[in-house]
Amino acid sequence: MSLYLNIEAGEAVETSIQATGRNPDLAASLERNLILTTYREVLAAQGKFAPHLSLKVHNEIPLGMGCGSSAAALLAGVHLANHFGDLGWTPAQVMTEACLREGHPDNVAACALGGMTTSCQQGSEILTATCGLDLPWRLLLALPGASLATEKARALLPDSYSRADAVANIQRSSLLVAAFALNRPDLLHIAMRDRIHQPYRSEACPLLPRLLPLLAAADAPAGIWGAALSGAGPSVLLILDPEAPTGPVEECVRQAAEDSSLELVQTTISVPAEVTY
Ligand SMILES: Nc1ncnc2c1ncn2[C@@H]1O[C@H](COP(=O)(O)OP(=O)(O)OP(=O)(O)O)[C@@H](O)[C@H]1O
Ligand SMILES: N[C@@H](CCO)C(=O)O
Repeated sequence: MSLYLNIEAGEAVETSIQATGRNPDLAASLERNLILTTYREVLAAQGKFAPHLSLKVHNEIPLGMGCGSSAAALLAGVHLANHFGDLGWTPAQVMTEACLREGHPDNVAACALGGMTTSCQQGSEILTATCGLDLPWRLLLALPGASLATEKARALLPDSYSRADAVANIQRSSLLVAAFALNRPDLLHIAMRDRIHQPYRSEACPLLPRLLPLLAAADAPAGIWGAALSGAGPSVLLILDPEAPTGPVEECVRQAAEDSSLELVQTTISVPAEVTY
């Protein structure tokens, strides 16, 4: 998604953070801030000195909503270490370090590469491919009032699945990649059906059972191509036809959500973020 964590950094006499955008309180603790702890930990592991930094941070990524905010913060911390510690790592090495720290590549790869990114981890190697760059599809993110920690969302999943569920999801996830790679939004309503995580996470993500039925509702406004949990939830991501008017869709989502603290964020499929040293 085209929601970014923007950081300007320079060496300084004292460490400081000036934060704007979402959750500026993240700047309150210089000891526990994930960007800074990552920066320091990476350099310590390499036996390097970590200069004090002055950071200007502008965050557009909702926290604890399944939008990958921690991946962006980890990637930023590793980039800072790479630059200010003169590590000489390639962008791929920076991304791999951030993926290993996050424990999976799902969000770090998307954040580092942009577009619709597929990724997997094989031992300590991260394999990625990006497709669906430059698709003009519109995204609408429905954010509930309460956040959900990824660990909790993961604990809701069963240990094993039936063969039928596994087969159905493998087919649909392959179809999903084809939909993005070939610009085939007509495939999305089938490709985004899930039997592996959404049924189990619904209880902790109340927007999902309210918004998924819009896909099949006869009276829903035109232009809703697909809907799914964003990451591990609790927010829901809708993929919309850019030609259809957004007003009626937003109104219908608000009514279906029955959540007075609902926030709707319009966005698009991202292009790679710029990192300049
Ligand atoms: N810009 C930031 N600066 C400092 N710390 C951050 C920043 N963004 C995220 N974090 C840290 O990451 C935590 C959120 O991580 P968590 O994995 O729970 O949610 P998420 O990454 O937003 O969602 P998901 O991984 O499901 O997409 C925050 O509580 C905070 O500690
Ligand atoms: N894809 C991961 C979430 C990534 O934060 C999951 O569903 O658990």
